[in-house]
Amino acid sequence: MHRPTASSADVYVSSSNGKHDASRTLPVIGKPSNGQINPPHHHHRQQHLQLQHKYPSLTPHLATHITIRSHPERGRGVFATRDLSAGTVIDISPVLLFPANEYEQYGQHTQLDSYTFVWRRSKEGSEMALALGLGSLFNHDPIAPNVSYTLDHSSQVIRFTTARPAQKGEELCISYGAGRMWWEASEGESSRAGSQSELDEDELLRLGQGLDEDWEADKGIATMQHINRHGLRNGHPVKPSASSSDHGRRDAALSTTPSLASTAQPRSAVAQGKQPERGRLWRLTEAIDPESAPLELLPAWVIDVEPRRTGAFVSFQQAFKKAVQEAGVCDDPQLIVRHLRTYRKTMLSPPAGNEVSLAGHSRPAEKPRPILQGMICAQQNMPSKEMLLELLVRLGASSFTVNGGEPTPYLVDVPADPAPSRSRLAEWTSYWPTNHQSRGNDCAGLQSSNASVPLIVDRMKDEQLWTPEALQWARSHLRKCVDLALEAKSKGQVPIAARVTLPFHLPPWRGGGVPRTTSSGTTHTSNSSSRAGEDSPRSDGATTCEEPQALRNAAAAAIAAADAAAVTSAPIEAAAHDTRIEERNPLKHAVTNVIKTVASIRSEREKERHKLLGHSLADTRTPSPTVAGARSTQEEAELGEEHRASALVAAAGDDGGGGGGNETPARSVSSIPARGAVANGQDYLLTSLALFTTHEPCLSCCMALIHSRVRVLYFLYPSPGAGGCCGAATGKLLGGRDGGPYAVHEQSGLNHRFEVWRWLGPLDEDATEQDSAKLKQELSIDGLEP
Ligand SMILES: C[S@@+](CC[C@H](N)C(=O)[O-])C[C@H]1O[C@@H](n2cnc3c(N)ncnc32)[C@H](O)[C@@H]1O
Repeated sequence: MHRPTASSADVYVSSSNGKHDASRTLPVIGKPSNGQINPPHHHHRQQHLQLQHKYPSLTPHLATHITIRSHPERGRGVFATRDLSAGTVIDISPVLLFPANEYEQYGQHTQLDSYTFVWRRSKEGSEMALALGLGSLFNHDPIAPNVSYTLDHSSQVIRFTTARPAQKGEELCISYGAGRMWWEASEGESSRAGSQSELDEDELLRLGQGLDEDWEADKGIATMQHINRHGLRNGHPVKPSASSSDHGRRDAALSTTPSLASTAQPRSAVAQGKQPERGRLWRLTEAIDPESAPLELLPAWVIDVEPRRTGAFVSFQQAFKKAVQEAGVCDDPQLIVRHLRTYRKTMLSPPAGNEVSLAGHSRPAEKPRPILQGMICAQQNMPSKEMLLELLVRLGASSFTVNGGEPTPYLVDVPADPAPSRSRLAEWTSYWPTNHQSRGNDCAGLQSSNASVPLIVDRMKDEQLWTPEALQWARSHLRKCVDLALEAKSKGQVPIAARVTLPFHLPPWRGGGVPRTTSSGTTHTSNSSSRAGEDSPRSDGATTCEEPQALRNAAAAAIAAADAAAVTSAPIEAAAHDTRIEERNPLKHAVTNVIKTVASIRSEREKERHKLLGHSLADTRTPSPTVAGARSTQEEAELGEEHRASALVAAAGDDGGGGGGNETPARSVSSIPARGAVANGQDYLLTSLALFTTHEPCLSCCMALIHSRVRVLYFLYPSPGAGGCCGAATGKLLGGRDGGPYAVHEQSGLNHRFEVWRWLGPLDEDATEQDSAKLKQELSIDGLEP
């Protein structure tokens, strides 16, 4: 267990041995507005000056029961000089407040960064604070801190009291929050995550419940559960609750642009202080990453409940639900707080006063008293406090209020969603005891077409996916698109281009040799081609998904079969640019043009193959369904190939070259009679292929991509107002806010989904910002549908 111990802490040691330099390197958590990452700051490479000095052994300015000592690992800390009982006031620290922008501009680049935290969040922005007194000297204990603290906003102090008895010599620690801390190296993460997951849920809940907060809105006293640095809890952004207005919680999604650089950086790179790749790809998806998903808060009404009258409170909840339904306020007031436990046990500190024990002037401190808070409902389900009070009185709240007194509901910030993973439960529970999402849907990437299940991505895996080779591959395809778009521009065309190729990241059963069961029941190991540099990053995600199993199996089987079919055929490479001006046809976009080019290539290949085999295409256009059931697997495969031929001919149009016909290729293909392999999606034009394009495709191109069953799309520039992949209208897609309004690739109800990745940063490795701006200007399609 990673816990400071009394014995190790009793030694006075200077920490200037250099050993700690690496672990104290501060993370580069820049919030630049230009989308660039801040360069590493000078001080990040320096050892903390403060930590190089042993603290003087005499601390006459302190109360007699505490002292300050230096610890080899943690630097200075606060220690007990005698046994202390629970509730002993250790310090009441005044705070120095300053605005968030001052922190962002200056503070975070200095050694004060390790001492700064968010004091208060409001609609106007965060206020930051630096604790004076002993407040900045408490070290962090991630498991069982023996000191809890309360922020008193009205008197601008933090009150530190022992949360349980502490022994003489014991270090007095607080909790800064769960998860990896900024001074911890990434290897530490796994070991600590491991130790945390050994705790059972009850223990985690106890940690969340017992050690921290009380909250008394009416007195203006709020508790800071754990010190947060610059709005990050455990390195994850915390979304402040929406204002007390009843709507818009979801609308207050992360502002991803231009702050994409700060919110969307892969956590590992940022936390390690590493300069992330200047150019990289970001998956556009609504799916959440359990490890970096922001903790979103919402205000909820709670009330103090007499501990022996919890039964009466439950009865009240039922009556309350009925009453609000009848009043037409909402259908189910408990619905959006369903992931929260009904009660929270917490300690209510005595009002701020002058009871701190100073040397020689000690007097007994008033002890915090335990209270039980009951969850009533989210504020958005009961915006009116008057109405709530009226209902509480009418429904006999005095049967459960403390000592049968007047009901006094108040607001607290609670997690808006369940904890995304067990490892982050303590973080959520520090606000209110919360359930966590089952890990059943833990997929890397999009594997489910079931829209009701929140999909999960692993951004860390995404980051690992993009090895330098993979990035180089993507960069080179995008560069070719750019060159073609510039060529189009020089010919007076709209500067948009697209390319189709095989994806770099083949699914695991193609490159990784994962055993799979064939339709005939035999198990084999795929030995088809794998690419240099491929690391099969999705192997575990693709196989750990548990729900809904039948759907996943069916989808995985279809994709596997489709991929296998595609990989056995020669790789397809095609490119096209926009021709709407030249052809005087507003639908001749680069994406539709390149789909048509693929149709043409496939058609030619099939014709050639059939010529060699001596087959007549005409004979295979409408195979008899009656004999299908009796065919062997090999015959089925043959038929599938024949069917593919008919599809491709239809797709390419009757001119044989794919250039004619009014029907779009994609429509032609999908209109082929669905049976056998065709019904499984094997024979669509872009099955298993990747498409690169300079610009986020428009809605109609996205639909064509769905029809074509494209596997993955990469684009360079968003298309504000017109694109089909950024989902800007809902703001739910992290990283897509400045693009088009729709997210067609994740649209529920459609029979195909595809991955979409957006290139961030400059395209060329050595490009300056001016180069990038110039290129963007060159390829500007402002006012045009992409
Ligand atoms: C608020 S200061 C605490 C006082 C600090 N030890 C000092 O001497 O100034 C936070 C810093 O203390 C160190 N620290 C706190 N808790 C620690 C722990 N459990 N392990 C290692 N270092 C810790 C880290 O360097 C961190 O940046």
